[in-house]
Amino acid sequence: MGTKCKIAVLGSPAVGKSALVVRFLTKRFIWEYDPTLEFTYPCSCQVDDEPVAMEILDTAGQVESNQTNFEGTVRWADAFILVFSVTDRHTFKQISILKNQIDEIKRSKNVSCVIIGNKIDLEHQRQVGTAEAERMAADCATAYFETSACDGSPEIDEAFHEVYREVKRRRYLDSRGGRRRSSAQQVRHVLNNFLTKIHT
Ligand SMILES: Nc1nc2c(ncn2[C@@H]2O[C@H](COP(=O)(O)OP(=O)(O)OP(=O)(O)O)[C@@H](O)[C@H]2O)c(=O)[nH]1
Repeated sequence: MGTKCKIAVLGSPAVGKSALVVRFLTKRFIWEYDPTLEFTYPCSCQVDDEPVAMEILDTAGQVESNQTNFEGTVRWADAFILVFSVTDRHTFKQISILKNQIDEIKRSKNVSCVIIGNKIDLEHQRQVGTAEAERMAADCATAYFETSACDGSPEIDEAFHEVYREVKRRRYLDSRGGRRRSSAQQVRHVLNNFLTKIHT
């Protein structure tokens, strides 16, 4: 069965979200999709020899324009893959806006997230350089991957695996935070008992 992890793939229309999800799931490239469709795919995979049960939500491109739907998607997901096309600067600019919206809805700056610059096979149409994208990803404190869903670069698997590792790291830190809180509560409890005994 494996550890569960819900991943939402977000980004502007036509950046290749569906193509990346399909490539990750089937290792194949399919040229055309219905842009209005939104699917959740179950997927069992191994990340660092650990079985993981992923649920991957491939959002329709206009999801951000439907605020209720968008908020529901963000609340649902444990992690996010934010996709832009290196051939379209406008889609790149949307990424930091999207990241801020996610942080606001999750009320956290520690959201598990990776960024993908897709369509690197169209090098002659490139509008966003690697260094510039890496700087933006560093500002968002996320890993950055460049991919071609068309050519099937190994970075596609790596991006899905890395976002799961992020989830795992955050869950570990949260559980340690939880334990710290409970041991602080224990100390308070012992102290209260002690003080009660002194005063009686
Ligand atoms: N050359 C090239 N074309 C790609 C790549 N990825 C996707 N495409 C093409 O780009 C177009 C959009 O791809 P989709 O996967 O439908 O993009 P999307 O982001 O899911 O689009 P929406 O569902 O509208 O949000 C399709 O014609 C794909 O064949 C890529 O890596 N390289």
